[in-house]
Amino acid sequence: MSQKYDVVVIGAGPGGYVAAIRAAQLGLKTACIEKYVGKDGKNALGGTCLNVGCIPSKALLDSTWKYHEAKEGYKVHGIDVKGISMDVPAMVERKDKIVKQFSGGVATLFKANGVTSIEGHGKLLAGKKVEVTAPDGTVTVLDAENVILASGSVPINIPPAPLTDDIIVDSTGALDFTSVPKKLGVIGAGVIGLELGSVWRRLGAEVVVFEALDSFLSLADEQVAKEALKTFTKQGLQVRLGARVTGTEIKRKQVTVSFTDSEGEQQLTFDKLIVAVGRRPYTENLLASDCGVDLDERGMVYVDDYCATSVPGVYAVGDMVRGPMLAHKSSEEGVMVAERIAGHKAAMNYDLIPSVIYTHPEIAWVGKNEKQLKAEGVEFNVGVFPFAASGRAVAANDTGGFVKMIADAKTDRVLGVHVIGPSAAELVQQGAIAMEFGTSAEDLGMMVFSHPTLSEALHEAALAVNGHAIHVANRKKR
Ligand SMILES: NC(=O)c1ccc[n+]([C@@H]2O[C@H](COP(=O)([O-])OP(=O)(O)OC[C@H]3O[C@@H](n4cnc5c(N)ncnc54)[C@H](O)[C@@H]3O)[C@@H](O)[C@H]2O)c1
Repeated sequence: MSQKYDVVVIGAGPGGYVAAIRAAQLGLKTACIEKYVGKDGKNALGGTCLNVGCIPSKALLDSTWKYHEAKEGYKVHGIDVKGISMDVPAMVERKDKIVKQFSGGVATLFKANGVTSIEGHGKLLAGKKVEVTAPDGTVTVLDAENVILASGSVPINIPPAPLTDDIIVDSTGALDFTSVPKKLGVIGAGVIGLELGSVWRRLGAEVVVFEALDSFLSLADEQVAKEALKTFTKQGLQVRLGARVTGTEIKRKQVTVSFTDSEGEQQLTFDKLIVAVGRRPYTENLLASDCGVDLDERGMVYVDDYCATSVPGVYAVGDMVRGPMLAHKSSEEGVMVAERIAGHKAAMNYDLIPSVIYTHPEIAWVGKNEKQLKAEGVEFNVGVFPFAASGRAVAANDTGGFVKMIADAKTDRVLGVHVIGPSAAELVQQGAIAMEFGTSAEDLGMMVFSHPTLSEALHEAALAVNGHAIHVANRKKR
């Protein structure tokens, strides 16, 4: 039996489910296929982000930050907390409840918007047909005017550290430890390694993070990365740069990691090891050999600026295509594609996708950093405002880090906002909104910001760009 749809979406992550909802809102007959089975054994919508990524990791980051604050941060406020302890299974159960709530929320949104939710594995066939294999093995073929591929990504496995049931795990396994490992190793000082390393460090684990590169957070602004490394080290995260993991051996419920760094070959032993060395597009059994969709040299689905693949009427969004692997990038691509299918001229501004690392302090940025601008030969001015000079941050006893704004030296147009510190993600979003409208640092400097707020740090950084900061000494013009 064949069913006909205007749009069939494969994958119900932040790219796919958002695309499906928008397509249905635009009056298109839409189906979304998802095969993921949650911890309760039932089909779960929301993809990696909702089920084993953004949302559960933030639940654990928030729980462990509260614990850490109660243990270390309350005294200064005069709050005396005794006998504090962490119930790890209760923390994990709370995380699971949140995941279930949000995954169920997507199902509700599908119903409300008239999206047909189909459980099973989707595969693109030639001629814009989509084969669906249901969990019981039944095969159906859907006819589609348009197909949106949104099957996401999976963690990369590396030969020196093959995953095991409970000792060497990936980012998914690291969300479900039932107790705090005494010694935790993490391979990869990227976003996942730092976020999950922080979770377990706050609960008392001794954490060593192995990073193959000699530089730390190479995608971030250098000044931010330097401050971050200093802060994380103070928090007890032992980040070993230039350390390449070459092997692992499991003995008596522990794993010994062999690695090479500037001091030669070394070994360290851990109770758990998290492998967080990146993700790769998930395209297994997704594309029939004659479907016509091309992959690029990195195994990503090849798309143009509008997420159109090499087959007219077939699109791909999110982690499986070029660009940063970020949920918000996927969602906006999903909206753009749905709009374009409906005949609108939607486009995406790939220059203003914010990045966030949800450690404490948070790290976030949007636009270009100093290194990128120097490489492009662009002359710029920089304004920096430290949270130590912010009344609101001092009141909250959260003064680490700074806001840094970079503006074009000739036009004063803001080219980048880089923040390490409290609410960095929210502050950077303010920068992104302003940049989207082509703001100058002077424009931002002339705006009225509420006092006392953390946002004033953004205001002062904007003023500092042109040497007009009030609450910090201004840099001399270069
Ligand atoms: N907050 C967020 O937005 C968020 C959170 C989690 C994940 N993500 C996204 O998910 C994707 C995957 O995250 P990730 O942290 O796994 O990848 P990543 O690419 O951010 O970092 C992986 C790190 O592992 C290092 N590495 C690779 N092989 C190694 C080896 N053998 N030994 C030591 N180090 C090694 C790399 O040099 C790199 O620094 C990223 O694109 C990330 O942006 C985003």
